[in-house]
Amino acid sequence: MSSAVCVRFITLRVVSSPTFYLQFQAPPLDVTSMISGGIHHPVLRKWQNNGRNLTKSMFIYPIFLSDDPDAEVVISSLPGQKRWGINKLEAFLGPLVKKGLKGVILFGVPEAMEKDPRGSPADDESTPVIQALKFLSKLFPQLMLTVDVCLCEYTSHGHCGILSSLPNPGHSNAPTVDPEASAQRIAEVAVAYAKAGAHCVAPSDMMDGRIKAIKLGLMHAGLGNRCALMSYSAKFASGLYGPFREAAGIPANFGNRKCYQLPPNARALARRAIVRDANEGADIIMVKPSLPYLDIISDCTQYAPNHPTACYQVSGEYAMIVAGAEKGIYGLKDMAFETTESMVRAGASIILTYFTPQFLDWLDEDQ
Ligand SMILES: NCc1[nH]cc(CCC(=O)O)c1CC(=O)O
Ligand SMILES: [Zn+2]
Ligand SMILES: [Zn+2]
Repeated sequence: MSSAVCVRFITLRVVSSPTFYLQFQAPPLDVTSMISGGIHHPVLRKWQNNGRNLTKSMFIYPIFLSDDPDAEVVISSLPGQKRWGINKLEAFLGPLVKKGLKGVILFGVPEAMEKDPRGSPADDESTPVIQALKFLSKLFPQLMLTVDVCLCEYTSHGHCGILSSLPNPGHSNAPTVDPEASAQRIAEVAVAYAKAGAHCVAPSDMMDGRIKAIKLGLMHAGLGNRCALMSYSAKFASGLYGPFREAAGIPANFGNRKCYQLPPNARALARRAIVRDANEGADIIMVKPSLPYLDIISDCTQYAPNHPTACYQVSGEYAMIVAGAEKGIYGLKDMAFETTESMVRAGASIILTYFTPQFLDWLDEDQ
């Protein structure tokens, strides 16, 4: 017996009240108050994840492809990321595939090709993503090839669709698009990518009706059962795409995208977009950006419960995390885990992130 208990015992004897004595002898312990017993060992901590661990196959790595076949160009706004030419892809991706890379998403960045209002370079036979799809599907047959489908890397005006010819008074900086012409054009581009070997097409344009147009296009081309459709369903007009726009060579003076991307506080509208795209034939629903939109990720599990939920940790989220780590605010690996685990907790089972190469190492280490 410790001396403290003895002292208390003696004191109680002196007071000599039987009820007081009993209270101390058998205090009303709340057993539910003690939870740290379940997390004192690293393995115990893993067991607290509700069966939802980060795994290598959850990660999709975004890759920027130049039309210069020998390019290996540093993207200054996106630390550690480069624009790659087709001749560099084998040396770049080979080691990652060996480490367990399961999926990439390709973005074309034509630098020499001539852009026009309908985004003609998007599905030109020589366009970098078509060239890369043909090459990569032979080189790494197990690697899941997703392609971002959008017109903004290919249009002269830098917008994601075909612009409306109708005037838009008072909204000169937020042009409207022609939804039907845009959906048709985007479907045409998506089918071209599927024909070139894409296992999944991921339209990021946010044009109304494009999911149905793409699904029908794939089916008419006989590719409906060979190409998945991942919809950027809840894509918000975010300040976090800045580094991407430099990476993808979007003209700086193109105005904003508020007339087709969702307003950040529009939760109900996001739910409508999720339900709509699920009903139009999407196979996977995506939320973008991720960290400020965890509630929307969670909504996907409720409003499209029969579809996997993906989320995109976008360029600005990545750059912010890297910058904070460089400032010593936190450790890079810790914050990469904390943010992506929050996405998994909210309901995501697929994560698009520029941290993918690091995760292939980190997931092999003791965390
Ligand atoms: N439609 C283009 C597109 N596809 C993916 C991203 C963002 C990716 C990132 O920021 O990492 C964007 C940017 C945008 O809409 O401005
Ligand atoms: Zn776009
Ligand atoms: Zn408007």
